[in-house]
Amino acid sequence: MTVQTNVAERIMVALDFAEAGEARKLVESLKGIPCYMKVGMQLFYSAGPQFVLDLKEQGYKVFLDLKMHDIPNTVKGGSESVTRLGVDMFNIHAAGGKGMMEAALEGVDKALAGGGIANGGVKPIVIGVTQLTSTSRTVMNDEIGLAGTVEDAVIRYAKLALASGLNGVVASPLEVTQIKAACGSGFVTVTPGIRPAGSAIGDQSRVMTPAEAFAQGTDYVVIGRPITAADNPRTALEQIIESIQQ
Ligand SMILES: O=C(O)c1cc(=O)[nH]c(=O)n1[C@@H]1O[C@H](COP(=O)(O)O)[C@@H](O)[C@H]1O
Repeated sequence: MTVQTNVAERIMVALDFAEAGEARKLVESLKGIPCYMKVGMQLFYSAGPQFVLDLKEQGYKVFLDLKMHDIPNTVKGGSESVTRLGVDMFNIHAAGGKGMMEAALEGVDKALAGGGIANGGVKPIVIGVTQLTSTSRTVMNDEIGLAGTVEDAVIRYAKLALASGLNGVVASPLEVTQIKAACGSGFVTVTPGIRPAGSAIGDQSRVMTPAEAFAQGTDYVVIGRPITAADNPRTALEQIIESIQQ
């Protein structure tokens, strides 16, 4: 099939694997499709920075999803380290507050000023995690102890991320319209919780199909198991791209 580059580049494949070998096999099976690769904590904690450097070497854009959440000084240091790896995007929890988010950006600037960035000094897109897409209103209200609707909490976090100087947020596609209205169309939305029609929802709670998510105006969709756990991941990704193009 002909893959429209602009669609593929906005699909982030979540490489949630236990070790580098399995992840490499998946990357190999998708060769030639210019999708974004997302490395999360499972793979990063086992395969380490080298896996990220290898993906960059192969020409992929990389979203390093480590969801940092710590005291400002520690997040500043973490952000400096991941920026040095040359990642194109990384994320931190908006719940860490304005001081923590601002410190992350200071870490980025420090790394860029210091030079020696693995992919030539590209400034990474820094994204705030709002409410995880696995979080339902009941969990948010009764377990986490935040009152109100999930949408309200997401918008509050998005506004705080914007005020802190971040480039965008991770949220469910159900909240994209409101985020863009509150923070502007240029404020980047990255949306996991994507399930092609008929696929298992698993531990996600707030979901949409890939085509529906793009119809909301999202910038990027994050898709893991519907691709990585498919019998044929390449066919699964191609079908997703086709469903969006239609
Ligand atoms: O930051 C993320 O990428 C993220 C945030 C969020 O709220 N929900 C969420 O599912 N994710 C990630 O998106 C991916 C979704 O994977 P699947 O549920 O397998 O499609 C996983 O790697 C999650 O860690």
